[in-house]
Amino acid sequence: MTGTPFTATTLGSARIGPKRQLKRAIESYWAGRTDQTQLHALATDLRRDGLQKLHTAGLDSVPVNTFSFYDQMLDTAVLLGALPPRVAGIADDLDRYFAAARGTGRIAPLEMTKWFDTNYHYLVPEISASTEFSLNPGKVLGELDEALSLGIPARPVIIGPITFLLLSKAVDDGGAPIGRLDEVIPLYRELLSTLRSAGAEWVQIDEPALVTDLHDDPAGLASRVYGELGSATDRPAILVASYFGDLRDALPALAATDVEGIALDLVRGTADAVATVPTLTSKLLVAGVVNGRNIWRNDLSASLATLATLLGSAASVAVSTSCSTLHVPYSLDPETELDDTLRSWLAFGEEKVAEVVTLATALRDGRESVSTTLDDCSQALAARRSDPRVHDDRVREQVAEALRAGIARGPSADRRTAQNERLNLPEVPTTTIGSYPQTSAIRLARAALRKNEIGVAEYEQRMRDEVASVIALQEDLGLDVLVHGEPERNDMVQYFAEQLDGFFATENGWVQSYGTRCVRPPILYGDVRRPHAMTVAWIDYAQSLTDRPVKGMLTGPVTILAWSFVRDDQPLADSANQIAVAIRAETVDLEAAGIGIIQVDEPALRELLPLRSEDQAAYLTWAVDAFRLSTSGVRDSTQIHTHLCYSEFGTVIGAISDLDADVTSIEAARSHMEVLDDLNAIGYANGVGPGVYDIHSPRVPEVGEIVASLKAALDAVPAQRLWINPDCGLKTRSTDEVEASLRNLVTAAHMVRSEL
Ligand SMILES: CN1c2c(nc(N)[nH]c2=O)NC[C@@H]1CNc1ccc(C(=O)N[C@@H](CCC(=O)N[C@@H](CCC(=O)N[C@@H](CCC(=O)O)C(=O)O)C(=O)O)C(=O)O)cc1
Ligand SMILES: N[C@@H](CCS)C(=O)O
Ligand SMILES: [Zn+2]
Repeated sequence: MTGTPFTATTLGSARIGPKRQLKRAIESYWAGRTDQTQLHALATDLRRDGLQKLHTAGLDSVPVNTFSFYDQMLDTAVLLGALPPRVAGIADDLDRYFAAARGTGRIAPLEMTKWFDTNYHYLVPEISASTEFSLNPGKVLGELDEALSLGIPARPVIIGPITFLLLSKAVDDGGAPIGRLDEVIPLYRELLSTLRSAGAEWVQIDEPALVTDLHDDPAGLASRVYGELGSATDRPAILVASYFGDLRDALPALAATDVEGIALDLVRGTADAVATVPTLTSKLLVAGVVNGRNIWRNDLSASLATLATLLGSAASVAVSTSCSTLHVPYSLDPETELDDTLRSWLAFGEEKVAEVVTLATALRDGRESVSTTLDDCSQALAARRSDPRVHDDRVREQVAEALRAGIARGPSADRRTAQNERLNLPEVPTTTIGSYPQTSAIRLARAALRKNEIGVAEYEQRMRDEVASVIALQEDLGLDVLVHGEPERNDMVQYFAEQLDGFFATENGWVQSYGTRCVRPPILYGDVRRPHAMTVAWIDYAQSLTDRPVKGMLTGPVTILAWSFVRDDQPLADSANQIAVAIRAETVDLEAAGIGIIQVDEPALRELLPLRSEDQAAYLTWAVDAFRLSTSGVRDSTQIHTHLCYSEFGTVIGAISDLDADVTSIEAARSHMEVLDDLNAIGYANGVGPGVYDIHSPRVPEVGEIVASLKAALDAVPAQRLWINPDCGLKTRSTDEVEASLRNLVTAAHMVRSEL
């Protein structure tokens, strides 16, 4: 079980397919257009192509079991026999898996939340007192076998017991899942032995939870788990992979066990501690010097300098990406609209693997062996530093001027009075979060525009027709505050980035966000300017169709930043302020157009929260200030809404209050309104719209359940402050589901209102 050291690898890779083939195949299967044989055939082809690319590129250890039909945490729940009992009655393995992921008409799905501080979302396994763990290694064994039969030096990747249990949630008084380590460690031992018998020389066990404060003694957990797993004799060599930060005390703890390798994220973390841990001299150190989270070209000379500091401190050093390349697009090749200069600053998944191989070659054969690549890289990085598109003094002046004007609005009580007079809304008003179904007609129209099959005028007319039909639907349903439905937006971040100077929007830079859903994060490369209004014409048109108020709909600066590939040459706070000034100008233009309510979405406020608690306060200060900078340019009588979703809000609850929005709509359906008690506890006194049903499931909520949610909400919040809305936008749902769900929502609102 010593394991021959390898030299070049990546911790994982994307799986949705370079052209999102897996997305389309899974969605076809869900729609009943194809069967499992066709789905499995496509998946097998994709996996084979991916493995062969990594191997041919020069990696001498290739991760496997990184494929997933939905999510790697759900896969681990299957591996450990920890699917919730409510799906147990579904006989077919794949359908049971998808039922846990998405729910069915009868069955609620697992909760979904952010994977650490990324825009990837995992399904949260549920662990109860009655969970009986059992090993189901079919998937990992199948993928290992597939790779070995292709002659690929395969390294199975599994999520480790610490991370799996810390990210799971207790249900039915099950107690903290991490208390179940003694039950799962034997299964991991059994798995290791099985993998060894199946031909694995190395296995990678991912433990990103060790770089966080999710537990107060990660080092203790690391010693216990890897002491036990390391002591097994019948096993492959173990690589414990950390990523997204520094291991701190967990590094010496792991190094003191018998595991053969440790992977370190040397982009988010540093190499400083390595030399201070003598037991590392017997280990393979997998040095994550190539950033798996961002798209900038690696500074190869700097990486070589870092690698050089490690050489004497470990038995051997392998070069790697800092984490899986799941978080970046596949390849720069399909980006035909990129100019050569900008292209020369970038590296996507394939280019990052090439960087790893270059660095490993330099370590093995000396710098001279790759000197042309190193020179080319230095020139590109120098060009980026001095490019006039990156720095714009006018932008810096605008930010300074806006900050001088101050970021506070008038007292909230005064604002409430002015807004009540202006808007004259009923008690517990009903609204939605912004988007209505992005139908295939909408997407196909946009695709046709891209291919020049229709002109801008025709496209805009089709989108106006869509706005008109969404307004008519909302009037028919009897909603109080309407939205235009966002048909013209390909994505709530990309849409803005496409119109702002300083961003580049990719054509094909897809990254999985959850399940089959993908996003194309724009690239923020320079100072940000708003050359023209971005939303006013659409909102103005929607408002012209109705007497009810239409909410202006913007994405906030923190979320635009969080869902973009950001600059690494200035603090995030500076970029946030530049975006905030652009959004502020848009709010002012919307107000001038007569719009009385403007929503500035910040669903990613929690996402950027640093993983270590000591760094969190500084982040929350600049994030809250950026939001306030973006929303404080309007009069007191203009009502500012914000919306948050996709996270546990506990640690940011104070910051949510500090945003000082007049109304906050917040995901609450799946957490049973607990968030309202949390808001009360910190004295939040503005309007709040706890989501009364979960939009992630195709399930239509019944009137009775919405009434029950509303009554629970009214126990926590007085009617004067309560709003009624779904828990997120409706873009992923079908028109039928939306109409039925909202009809029930409005009926429930009327029932509750009549009892006030
Ligand atoms: C709110 N969420 C978002 C996050 N991050 C973002 N950047 N944006 C978000 O909205 N993070 C947290 C959550 C994650 N949730 C979602 C929800 C839904 C999606 C989603 O639906 N993604 C779409 C792609 C959206 C898009 O860019 N659409 C484009 C291109 C559409 C397309 O594929 N066109 C086809 C042709 C038409 C067709 O066949 O239908 C083509 O080009 O081939 C557009 O509308 O123009 C998805 O399909 O995955 C993501 C995150
Ligand atoms: N306004 C957006 C927010 C999603 S988080 C929408 O409704 O889709
Ligand atoms: Zn949302």
